Amino acid sequence: MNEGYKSGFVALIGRPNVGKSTLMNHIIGQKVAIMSDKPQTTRNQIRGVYTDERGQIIFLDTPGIHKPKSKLGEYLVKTAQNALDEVDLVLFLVDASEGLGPGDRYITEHLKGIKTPVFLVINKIDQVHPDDLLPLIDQYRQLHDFAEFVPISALQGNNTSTLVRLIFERLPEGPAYYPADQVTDHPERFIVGELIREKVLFLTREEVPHSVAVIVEEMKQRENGAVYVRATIYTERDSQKGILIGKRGSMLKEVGRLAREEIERLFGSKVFLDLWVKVKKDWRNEEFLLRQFGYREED
Ligand SMILES: Nc1nc2c(ncn2[C@@H]2O[C@H](COP(=O)(O)OP(=O)(O)OP(=O)(O)O)[C@@H](O)[C@H]2O)c(=O)[nH]1
Repeated sequence: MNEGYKSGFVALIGRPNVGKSTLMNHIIGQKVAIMSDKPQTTRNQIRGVYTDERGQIIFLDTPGIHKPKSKLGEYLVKTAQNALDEVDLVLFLVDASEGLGPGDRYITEHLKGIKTPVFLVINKIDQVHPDDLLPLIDQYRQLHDFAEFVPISALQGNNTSTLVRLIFERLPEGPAYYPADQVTDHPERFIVGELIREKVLFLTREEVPHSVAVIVEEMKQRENGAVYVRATIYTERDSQKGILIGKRGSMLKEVGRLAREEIERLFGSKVFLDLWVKVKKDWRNEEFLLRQFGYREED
């Protein structure tokens, strides 16, 4: 470990539409904020990984902090709350143009029990008059003992580098959890893998579990400018492999089509996607794969 190198996990919370994805895209500079409409994507909470010479910040999504409508919802909120206690820092993103509403109040109630420092990140400051900012901060101050107040515009990039600096100040010394080349020189591999995984989850619904993993084995640009991507989807069971391939390969074809379209948008060039499905029993127990997938030991 380098002397002074910082690393840690930062949870990103906030009501829908406050600009979480925009902020991620701005900090990391890639389309990394991958959505899944499935609330239980707990294993895959990573929104993005930012690495520079100061260290590594792993941004996590905390789905489920919203008013629960069911028992399952309650459980998810509880899980989300526990998750907040396990990270190094929480960023609570709010929308300056909307002011303090019931949604934000609800979220701050869930911050009460946690010991993790929380930054109040006030986004969309490009939409409000500077004079309105201090009164707004004062309102939020009544609700929680925030560690910092950071006004930003994720869209225009105002003050986002200050935010990153403040985050590093709070992170402990630690190693790079993810290979630096995965997120700096070749961030695309990680993102492309996540895009494919997203399509698998989307199309197979409940039939293929979230434990499915995707490894991008090869990615290169051909002379005509098109990008060739070869990726393997690992499942845990033969039955899941069958579902993923589908009748005469129809499911895999559809996964490939949707993923390819998205990757083409990401790269702005034509993409050839070569998809394979393999069964890797208990891949979660195999250290070699874990390292490839970039998980920490305790996961
Ligand atoms: N004016 C302005 N608009 C912003 C800013 N940040 C985000 N937006 C806009 O707000 C809308 C929502 O942004 P997203 O980044 O998708 O919000 P989100 O929090 O990721 O939304 P969910 O993923 O649905 O929770 C988009 O139209 C953005 O362009 C900002 O700093 N200023």
